[in-house]
Amino acid sequence: MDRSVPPGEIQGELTPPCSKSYAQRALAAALLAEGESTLRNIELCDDTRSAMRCIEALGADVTVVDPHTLKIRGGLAPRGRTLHVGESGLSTRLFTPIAALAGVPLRIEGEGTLLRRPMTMMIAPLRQLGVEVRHRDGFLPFDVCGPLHSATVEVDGSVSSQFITGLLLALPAARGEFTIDVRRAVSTPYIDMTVEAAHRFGAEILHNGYTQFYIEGGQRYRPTDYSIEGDWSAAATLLVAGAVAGEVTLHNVSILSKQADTAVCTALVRAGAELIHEADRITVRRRPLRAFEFDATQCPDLFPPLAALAAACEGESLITGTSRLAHKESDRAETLREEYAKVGIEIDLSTPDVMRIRGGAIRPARVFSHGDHRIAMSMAVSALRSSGAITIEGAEAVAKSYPRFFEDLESLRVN
Ligand SMILES: O=C(O)C1=C[C@@H](OP(=O)(O)O)[C@@H](O)[C@H](O)C1
Ligand SMILES: C=C(OP(=O)(O)O)C(=O)O
Repeated sequence: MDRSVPPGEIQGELTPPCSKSYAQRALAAALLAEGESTLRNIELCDDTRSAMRCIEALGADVTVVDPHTLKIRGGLAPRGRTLHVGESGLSTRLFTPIAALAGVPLRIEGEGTLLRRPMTMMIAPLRQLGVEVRHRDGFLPFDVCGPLHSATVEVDGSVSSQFITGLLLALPAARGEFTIDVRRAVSTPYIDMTVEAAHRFGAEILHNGYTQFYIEGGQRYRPTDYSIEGDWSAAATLLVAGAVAGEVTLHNVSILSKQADTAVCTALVRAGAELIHEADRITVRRRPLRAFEFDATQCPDLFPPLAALAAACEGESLITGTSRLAHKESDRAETLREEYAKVGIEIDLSTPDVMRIRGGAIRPARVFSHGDHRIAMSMAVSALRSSGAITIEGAEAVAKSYPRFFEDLESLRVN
């Protein structure tokens, strides 16, 4: 689907959708908790729908109470032999170890961009835990058959934190004692989110600076009444839109959240935007923007919105951590370079791990999302600053995390 976004000013207030990262963790924990949990402030996107399908396939009963509330009766008792994880990297790496808890053969199947994303990091640790694993050269589909046995496992954390999240949520419900030695943990705030979500459902995880985790098995997840936080990744995009094209106030996002993408506030302040934080709302106002430097290694989902911010700044911004981008929905550093070139913004990737973006005039063009929601949203924000409309091909990709994104952005338009 094409979506044409004209330039213009924005001003207004919005509530971003719930964090899909927390929603997927909460769905998994509610599956593992025997009894009825309530999830509030949930708003479905493709990735949370995938997680919901997975927990139903694994035995949970999900009742939609109203559009923002789910009741979940937990209990692991697989109903079929296949989990469909859609395009969600997190659902894949989260529900594979949980599937292995069940002790029956289960297949994990995905689609679209996910079929090109590496899953190799799961193979050796799962085998060390006694799981039978079959796979297609390290890519989906995966066939697993548990159960999980006591072990000390080594995990390569350098590509993604998501499989660590999967182990951390699965192992408290397994029998035995577990130590996970992690080499080169990345995206560590996402690990904090996992530990926090598990704790809310009554499971405890100990760790020592993300290098060694200790988990006692046989813990009982407790049914919980859990309200899902607003999403800082969506908030980051909307705040950048406000900083480059007017003013935006967001509700239900707390700066005290453990979400990785709260770090967007640092980048906005460095770029010269005005940021006002009051209780659970935050306002950003456009000011003259200057080039900024920022390390996004631990918050890789900020690259696309920060590219839109840098394109609107005077001078050359420098964002480090591009090595984290190769295995997202697209090779995001390369995709940003290719698509921003079409609108007249040069992105230089010649220095390893660094993205240099020279701000300047943005011109109308036809660009492509590469099936990547964050690329589509980044280009839409830059369109606000363009001298004419930018047409985004593959704009439907936003449904992965933020289905109402374009409607929300349009609702802020003042001219
Ligand atoms: O655990 C999570 O919810 C996520 C972790 C991050 O992935 P990596 O750990 O692969 O960087 C992030 O990019 C992704 O959007 C969501
Ligand atoms: C990378 C992302 O998600 P996932 O890895 O869960 O597919 C994302 O939402 O940007």
